[in-house]
Order: sequence, then structure tokens, then C-alpha cells
Amino acid sequence: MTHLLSVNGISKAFGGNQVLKSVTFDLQKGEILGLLGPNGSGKSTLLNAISGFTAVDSGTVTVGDKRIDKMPPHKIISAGIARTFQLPAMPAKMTVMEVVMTAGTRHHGLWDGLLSLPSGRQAEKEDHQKASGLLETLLLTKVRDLPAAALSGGQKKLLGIACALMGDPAILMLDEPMAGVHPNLRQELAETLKTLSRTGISLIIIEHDMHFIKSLCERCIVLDRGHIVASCHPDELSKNQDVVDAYLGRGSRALKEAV
Ligand SMILES: Nc1ncnc2c1ncn2[C@@H]1O[C@H](COP(=O)(O)OP(=O)(O)OP(=O)(O)O)[C@@H](O)[C@H]1O
Repeated sequence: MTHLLSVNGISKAFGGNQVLKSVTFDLQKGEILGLLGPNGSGKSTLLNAISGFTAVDSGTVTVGDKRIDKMPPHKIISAGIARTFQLPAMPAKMTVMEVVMTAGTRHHGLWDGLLSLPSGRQAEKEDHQKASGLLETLLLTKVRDLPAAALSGGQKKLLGIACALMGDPAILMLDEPMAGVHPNLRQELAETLKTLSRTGISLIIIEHDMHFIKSLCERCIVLDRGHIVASCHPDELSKNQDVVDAYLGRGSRALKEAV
């Protein structure tokens, strides 16, 4: 696999709260990386830092050989990194299809659009086909004409993924994609993500559902209070004392040593 994303020594504090402490990891092309850690350990902040929504205090982020850590979010999207949010907000008056179309990064010329030139119409037709395909992949075809705001929490998550994929990202970062998704759809979503990775897209997934993580990821990194304490196969997690401590507290080590 080819090396794609490098995060080197990223640190971030909010006031006196040091949330990320020199976080370093790499992501390979086509890899599905799990980003784990207890509540408040810094996972969303790390995604925000990579995607430019949060300015970092120090450290670098590179995609290929391009530094992106000082770029605004829209430039980072152009550099090939897309993301979804834990609680996606949807516009009240747009349909599902309209929301996906809006997420297309194809920029039609002003005159193409205003004058309805053939080049503009062709580009819009291609975007429409792409959006339809993504809605089908993400099992949203039946609701494509409904207001996006009326979707269930799980469907909004899937719509967020469709929007992120409209820009043909090289790296897709998902913040708790399974939360709120109906159990019947979970396996299908896992299969969809595996298919994406086979096409060469790399994924970083924050998720608390370990069954989902184990079915998808070859490697996980675990954050504990802003430090990466483990980078391993998901099957190794339960044997890693630092991971156990992160989730159960330091007392678990003391308890183990005492017995
Ligand atoms: N914009 C902000 N301003 C101030 N503090 C923040 C901000 N964003 C995050 N934090 C703090 O950073 C810490 C880590 O939060 P973060 O959301 O990154 O954790 P998390 O691992 O994603 O948690 P969860 O699993 O609960 O979503 C928390 O203490 C949080 O209060």
C-alpha cells in the first residue's frame, strides 16, 4: 500500500485544556483506520484538525507531499480530504437529491449556467447521475425527493456520506457513522465502505461499535487524553493494557497487579 496521509506531532489546546498532545500517525492508500478512544479523548478534535475546522498549535499534516495544516477547510477538500459530522445538520427546505447535488464540487461557469449552455447542461447531467448512483449505494433512493431535514438520524448520516463522496475524495473521515443507523443497514454500510476502500479511497472512522470496527479495520489507533496509546489490529485491543486503562481507568492496572 502507498503512504498517503501523514500527521506529525499535532498538538491543540483549548485554553488550559490540552486536548491533543503531539499526535503522530500515517494512513496508507486504501486503508480503513479505526480512530478509537473514550469520550473526550480528542477524536473529533483530531478530525477537525486534519480537515481544517480547528487550527492546530503545532505539528504538520501532509497529503502526499503537500502540507495542508495551514489551509482553510475548502482547500483541504480540494486536496482530497472529505469528512462527515457526528450530528449532521440538514437544510430545512432542500430535498435529499438537492442536498447531494449542492455538495458536488464541479464548478460550472457563470455564463454556462445563466445561459444554459450545453457544457453547463452536460456537467449538471453528469452530477445528477453521480448523485443518483451515490443515493442508491447509500440506500437513500426511496427518500430522494423528501426534505433532507425530515430524514431519521441514521439516514442523515448516510446522506452526509453521499455528500462527502460527491467530491471524489482520496480520504474520507467518518465521525461515528453507525450511531443512529438501523441495525439492518449496518452490515450494508460496512460492505459499502469496504467497496470504497477497494477502489483506493482511504478511510478514517471514529466509531464506538466494536463489531463494526472489527469487521472493517485492519488497524486502529487509540487516543487517551490526547495521546495515541495504541496502534494495532482490532483483535489486539483487549490485550493491550494501555487501551484497557484508557477505557476502564488506571485502577484496572492496579487491580490486575494486586490480584
Ligand atoms: N471548540 C472547543 N472549545 C473548547 N473545548 C473543546 C472544543 N472542542 C472540543 N473541546 C474539548 O476537547 C476535549 C475533547 O473533545 P472531543 O470532542 O475531541 O472528544 P471525543 O474523543 O471526540 O469525544 P466523544 O467520543 O464524546 O465524541 C473535550 O474536553 C472537549 O470539551
